[in-house]
Amino acid sequence: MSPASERAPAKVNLYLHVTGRRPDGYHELDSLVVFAGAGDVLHHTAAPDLSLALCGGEAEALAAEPDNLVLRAARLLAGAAGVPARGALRLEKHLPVASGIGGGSADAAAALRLLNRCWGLRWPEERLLPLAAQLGADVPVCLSGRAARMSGIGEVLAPAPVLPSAGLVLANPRRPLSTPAVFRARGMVGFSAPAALPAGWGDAATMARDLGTCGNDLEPPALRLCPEVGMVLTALRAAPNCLLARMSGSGATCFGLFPDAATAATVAAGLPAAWWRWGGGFTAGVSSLYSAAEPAGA
Ligand SMILES: C[C@@](CO)(OP(=O)(O)O)[C@H](O)COP(=O)(O)OP(=O)(O)OC[C@H]1O[C@@H](n2ccc(N)nc2=O)[C@H](O)[C@@H]1O
Ligand SMILES: Nc1ncnc2c1ncn2[C@@H]1O[C@H](COP(=O)(O)OP(=O)(O)O)[C@@H](O)[C@H]1O
Repeated sequence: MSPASERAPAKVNLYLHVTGRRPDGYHELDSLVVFAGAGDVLHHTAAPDLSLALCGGEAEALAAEPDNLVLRAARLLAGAAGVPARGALRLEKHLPVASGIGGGSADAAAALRLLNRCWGLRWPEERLLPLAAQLGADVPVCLSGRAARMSGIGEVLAPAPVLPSAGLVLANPRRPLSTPAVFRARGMVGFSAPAALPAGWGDAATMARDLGTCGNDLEPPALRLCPEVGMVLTALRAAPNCLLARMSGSGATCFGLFPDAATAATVAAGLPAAWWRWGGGFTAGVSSLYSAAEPAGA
C-alpha cells in the first residue's frame, strides 16, 4: 500500500451480546471483533482544499450521503490538531453500506490514520482514540484494525484471544439495515451476560465450537426487519465444511467460518450472484500508527 493510501478492512462481530443499556439510550455490548481481508481503500493527494471523490462497486449507495464519515473524520482531526483540513481524498468503496460490517467506521478510522500521516502529525494511537470515539461506537476498534474484545458501547478494547487461521465468508442480501432501527426493534427483551472465552484457539473448529455457545443478540430483530438474513444463514450453513454461520453487527451481512481461506473463497463464489459476497481469511491489522514512544515530527 502506498504511503498515501490506507486500507479500511471490514469488521466482523463473531458474537455480539447486548449486556445493558445506558441512560442515554446507547447499548452496552460484549463482542469479539475480527477484521476481514475485504475492505475499502482511501487515497490522499496533496491539495489546498479538502475534497472527497468516490469510486468502486459500492460507491453509488453513498452518492447522496451529505456527511461522509471520511470528511467528518478529516474535519475533526484538523480541528483537534489546529491545522487546515486539506487534501484530495478518493474512497474506493467496496463494502456494502449499512450492512453490519462497519464500512463507514472503517473509512473514518482510515481517514484518521491517513491524514495523521499526510499532515505530518504523527500522533500515537492513544491520542487518536478519543476522536475515533466521537465519530461512532465502532470507530475505535477500526482504528488499529486489530482483532479485539470490545465492550462499553464500543470504546473499551482488550486483546482478542489468540486466533487460529480460519476461512471467512461474508454475504449480504443487498438490503441495507439501519443500526438504530435494529436496536429499536430489539424491544424490551433482557440482557445477556458477557461471554466466557479461553485465552486462544489452536484451530478453527475449536473456535467455532466455543463461539457456538455465544450469539448475536441483534440477529432476531434484524431477521424480523429483513427476512432475507435467514436465507443467507441457511445458504452458509448448507455449504460444505461450514463450522459456524451468524449475522455480524446489526446486519444484514452474515459470516460463515470455514477451515481455511481457500475453502471460504470457493464457497463465496458459489453463493447467489445477486448477493454481495466475499471469501478469504482474517486480516492481521492495518497499523501504520505511531507508538507513543516515537517523538512527534521524528
Ligand atoms: C452494532 C455495531 C456492533 O459492532 O455494528 P454495526 O452494525 O453498526 O456494524 C456497532 O455497535 C454500531 O456502531 P456504529 O455504527 O459506529 O454506531 P453509532 O454510529 O455510534 O450509533 C448509531 C446508533 O446505533 C445505536 N447504538 C450504537 C452502538 C451502541 N453500542 N449502542 C447503540 O444503541 C444508537 O441508536 C446510535 O444512535
Ligand atoms: N464512508 C461511508 N461509508 C459507509 N457509510 C457511510 C459513510 N459515510 C457516512 N455513512 C453513513 O453511515 C451509515 C452506516 O454505514 P456503515 O458503516 O456502512 O454501516 P454498518 O456499520 O452497519 O456496516 C450509512 O447508512 C451512511 O448513511
